[in-house]
Amino acid sequence: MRAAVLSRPEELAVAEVDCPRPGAGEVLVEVAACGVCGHDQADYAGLLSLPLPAVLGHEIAGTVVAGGSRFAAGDRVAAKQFGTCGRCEPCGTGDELRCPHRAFLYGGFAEYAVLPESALLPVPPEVSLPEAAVAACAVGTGLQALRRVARVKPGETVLVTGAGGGLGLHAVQVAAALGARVLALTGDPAKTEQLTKAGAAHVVLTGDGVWQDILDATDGRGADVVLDNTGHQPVFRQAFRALAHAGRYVLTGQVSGEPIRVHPAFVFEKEAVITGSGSTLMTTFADALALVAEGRVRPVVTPYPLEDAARAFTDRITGRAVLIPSGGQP
Ligand SMILES: NC(=O)c1ccc[n+]([C@@H]2O[C@H](COP(=O)([O-])OP(=O)(O)OC[C@H]3O[C@@H](n4cnc5c(N)ncnc54)[C@H](O)[C@@H]3O)[C@@H](O)[C@H]2O)c1
Ligand SMILES: [Zn+2]
Ligand SMILES: [Zn+2]
Repeated sequence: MRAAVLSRPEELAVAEVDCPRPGAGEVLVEVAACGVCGHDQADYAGLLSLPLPAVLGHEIAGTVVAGGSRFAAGDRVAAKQFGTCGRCEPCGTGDELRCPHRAFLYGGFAEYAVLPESALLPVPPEVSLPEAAVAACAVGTGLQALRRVARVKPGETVLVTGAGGGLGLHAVQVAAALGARVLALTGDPAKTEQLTKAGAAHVVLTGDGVWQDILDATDGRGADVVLDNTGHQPVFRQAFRALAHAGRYVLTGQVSGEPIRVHPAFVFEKEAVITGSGSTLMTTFADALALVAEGRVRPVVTPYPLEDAARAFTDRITGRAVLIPSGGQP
């Protein structure tokens, strides 16, 4: 089969490789679409010490070809970012982020992928496979961060950073669907229209006066919740300053791979909660797919054939790039 193989950091090319074979609890899926995530970009840049060569890609949707006890050949399925054992206490109580056997998915940048059934959900007929591919990670990460971790209430103000990216643009839609008033922070003025269409009441452009712009847009109160998809110091400094008293600051991103710093006095004087949210529970994934099926979240995906995988990493698109291994349009 054909796969986009990362042989060295920033060296990605299509090659013929052996088609993987499913083991117990796994299925072989013909990949229809695979999202190119910020996590893949960190691997692409060599920031996460992934052993190479490797086939990246965990935002996978496609059609089951073989194997499996829960899914049959021909089923349309989408995956969340990791498989689990299904037998431990956390798995049994729907808190499978704590499963000790949790294993992150790879292999989506290929014509076929072996996927654990524990990571899969059936795709509703009204959802296309490229949309389903991004439901768990690009949509679900924001849903889980805002609903489970930040516990956003209708009417609260949510500031989304990295708002034009794959996580950000979908988090803007999710926050709006949860009834929040959404402020979107982006470095690119060209993304303003799409962010407004996604539900942002106010688009704030990156710069020195960001915190003041946010205070101005919130009658001086600041944002009740910041969803920081960048985890990048200059963004953090501005967005944290614009956090409301006793606000919740949720970190989901790490675009530069560098630590962030904060003066403790700023945290305690503000009574701020700084927290994080990683990955997606199956229950969140199901709700994210339902939001897409109901048209309350509309995935913004740009298709690339497998041959153009490297370009999907370097183009600065709004929303999510998805690789289409068959080369066709979704
Ligand atoms: N918490 C999780 O479960 C989870 C899930 C997926 C991705 N991530 C992480 O979240 C981050 C964003 O992922 P994504 O898929 O949205 O990536 P993306 O590339 O689609 O979007 C990143 C956004 O951040 C902006 N950005 C990049 N570098 C920046 C910088 N130095 N300063 C300000 N803005 C910058 C980009 O312009 C873009 O809008 C990545 O670090 C990724 O590893 C976390
Ligand atoms: Zn992802
Ligand atoms: Zn488990």
